[in-house]
Amino acid sequence: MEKNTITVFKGDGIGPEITDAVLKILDAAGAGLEYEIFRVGAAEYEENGALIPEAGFASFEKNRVLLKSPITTPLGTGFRSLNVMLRKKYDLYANMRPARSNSAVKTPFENVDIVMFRENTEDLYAGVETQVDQDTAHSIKIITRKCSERIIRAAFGYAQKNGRKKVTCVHKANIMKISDGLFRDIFYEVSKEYPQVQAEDKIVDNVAMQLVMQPQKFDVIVTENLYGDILSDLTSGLIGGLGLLPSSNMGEDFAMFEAVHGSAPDIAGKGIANPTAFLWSACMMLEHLGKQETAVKIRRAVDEVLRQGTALTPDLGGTAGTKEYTEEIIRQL
Ligand SMILES: NC(=O)C1=CN([C@@H]2O[C@H](COP(=O)(O)OP(=O)(O)OC[C@H]3O[C@@H](n4cnc5c(N)ncnc54)[C@H](O)[C@@H]3O)[C@@H](O)[C@H]2O)C=CC1
Ligand SMILES: O=C(O)CCC(=O)C(=O)O
Ligand SMILES: [Mg+2]
Repeated sequence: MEKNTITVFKGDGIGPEITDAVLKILDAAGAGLEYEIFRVGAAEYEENGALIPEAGFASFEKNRVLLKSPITTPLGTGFRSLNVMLRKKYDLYANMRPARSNSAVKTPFENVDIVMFRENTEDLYAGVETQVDQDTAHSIKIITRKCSERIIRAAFGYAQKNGRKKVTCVHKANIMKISDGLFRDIFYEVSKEYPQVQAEDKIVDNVAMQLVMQPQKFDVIVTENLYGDILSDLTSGLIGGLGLLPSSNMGEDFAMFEAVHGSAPDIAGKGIANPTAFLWSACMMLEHLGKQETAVKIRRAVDEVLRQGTALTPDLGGTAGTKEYTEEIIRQL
């Protein structure tokens, strides 16, 4: 099997724990990967004066594939999100977040299969903010034709390639008539290139309700950065929680794979984090690298462990730790 070298960022909170688990599983599955591993975030800054070491950037620029565990972002003050910075710096414009029910994980919702495409480089998420005076702050929402077209094309392209029937554009064009209006207009323009895929649009608050009433009505969703952020945490709740929702961040030249969840400070260091979302993100990475068979092998092992239900982490109702769960997956491999 071809050897690939990938860059790995270890991150904060549960980041290092789930990274260790995932790399162990990748090795046990014979993924044929070599790793260039970097610690990133506040701890790295305190010790070496950089949030991400220069060598980490250089490694990603060489390898073009980054497996990144969550990084903490300070609230209200401090440095800007490194996650957002990486997406912008490397123009990783297409954030795909697929939420699929697993029959072994019982939730109030069955047969959910929603693939969300979130624009990843602009919108309010760009963080263009001004303190006008002590009691007034402005934040600018940026929506451009270029960035809207490419994410909408990514969503329709995915739908067409994967035999999906419908793409729903999620917006708030009734209120933000100019910015969200532009996104919606471009959606219908681009949709004409994909006549075999149904195109519809819905307003975001209505979508939040419909997602928890009838999630099965949704197929592929394309949306702006902030709505996609919020709604993808929601879709994780439909399938069993953040421990189960992977993602890819794709650009033309670079690809970054991470879980949807954050650094989970409330459970960090307790050894109980669920590594599945990050593992499935690694499976998306394997597919990107042309290692489909290994991805299938790992997914099968995870399915079997979930089905047996004897070594589940607490977020899935079990009492196992990250290590036991990881070992069980390796045993299944
Ligand atoms: N891409 C990234 O690196 C992201 C980073 N963040 C950052 O993470 C930090 C914490 O954010 P929160 O709002 O607490 O969201 P979070 O996603 O870290 O945690 C939300 C809840 O889900 C649980 N959870 C998350 N992942 C889990 C896992 N793998 N296994 C078991 N339980 C899990 C946590 O324990 C917590 O109760 C913040 O600084 C935030 O900015 C948040 C989201 C994404
Ligand atoms: O960068 C962060 O700290 C938060 C990002 C986030 O919530 C996301 O991308 O889903
Ligand atoms: Mg988020």
